[in-house]
Amino acid sequence: MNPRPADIARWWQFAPSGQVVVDGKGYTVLVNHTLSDWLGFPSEQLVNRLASELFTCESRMVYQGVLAYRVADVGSVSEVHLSLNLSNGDTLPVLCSARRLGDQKDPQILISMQPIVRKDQLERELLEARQAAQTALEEKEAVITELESMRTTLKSHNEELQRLTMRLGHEAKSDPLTGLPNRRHLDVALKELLSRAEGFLSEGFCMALLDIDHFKPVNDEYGHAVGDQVLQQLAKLLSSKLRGQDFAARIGGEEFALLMPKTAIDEASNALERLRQAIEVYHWQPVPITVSLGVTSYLPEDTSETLLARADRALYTAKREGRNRLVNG
Ligand SMILES: Nc1nc2c(ncn2[C@@H]2O[C@H](COP(=O)(O)OP(=O)(O)OP(=O)(O)O)[C@@H](O)[C@H]2O)c(=O)[nH]1
Repeated sequence: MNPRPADIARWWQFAPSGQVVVDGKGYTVLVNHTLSDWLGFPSEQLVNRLASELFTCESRMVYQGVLAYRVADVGSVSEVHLSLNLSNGDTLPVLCSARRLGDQKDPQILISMQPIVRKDQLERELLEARQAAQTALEEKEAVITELESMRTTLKSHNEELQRLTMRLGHEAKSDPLTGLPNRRHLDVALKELLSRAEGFLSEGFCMALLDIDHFKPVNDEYGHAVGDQVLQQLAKLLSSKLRGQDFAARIGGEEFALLMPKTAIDEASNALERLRQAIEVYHWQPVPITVSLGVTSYLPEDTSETLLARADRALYTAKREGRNRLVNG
């Protein structure tokens, strides 16, 4: 059954899109109910009016320049974005498609429009989501930068801590005046040598004690600072004259201990005698000094105490016999 024209006209009135027919001079001829409902004006008030006036000022330029122009030129146009002026002062964005009706002499235009509130809203939401993502990204970058700087600070604190630990370790083991190993360090080195001598390796070694002769008068006559310089200079001489494997420590005021690993007593005695002579002929300022030495070699069953006691007795003998000499004990 063919629909009756009256039905078609009614359906057109309530079509799910706003519809308006415009004549060749741009005046409205028909406005459907859907559109008049959106606009908030009765249909009668909307006919015989310039169609462009249905739209906002900004949209009128687009209406003339794009929609009307394209329809006149090519007969149709799709998806032109315009905004309607509503009776309550609001605006309603619409997407318009238009087509020329009738012939060239008496052209009419059918404009069909769909509200795009939802699209605008989605675009707004998309924009907000983009801004939120951008902010989150910036915050994340700020956190990463902050973490980076904390990591750098932590690294430099760690390095400082390592330096301090090393310094403390070194200070705990060395004599502050001469920089030589101190008594505590000597004890550790001596224990190590004893365990090697007692163990599978059976490595013999020698130990000597060295003491400056008549050091008290040096201090008394030239002052403590000069005495200190003599001690420092003697420490340098010991370090430069001894072999790389030997170990020199300052264990008391003007007393030094020497460890000579893997060394027999004759070899040690020769090296220590050369050292004594080097000290004797050194150009000391402001006063010459000499040293006395007592040396001993490791014997099975020796402990740190027995070794030290033997070397000390030999040193005492060297002092008693006139100083500036080496005695084997
Ligand atoms: N300048 C200085 N003097 C020190 C230091 N430690 C100890 N002395 C001095 O070393 C001197 C040791 O004197 P004594 O023990 O009497 O021995 P000596 O005069 O060397 O005599 P002999 O050892 O018997 O040859 C004392 O005057 C101490 O004050 C120090 O670190 N610096």
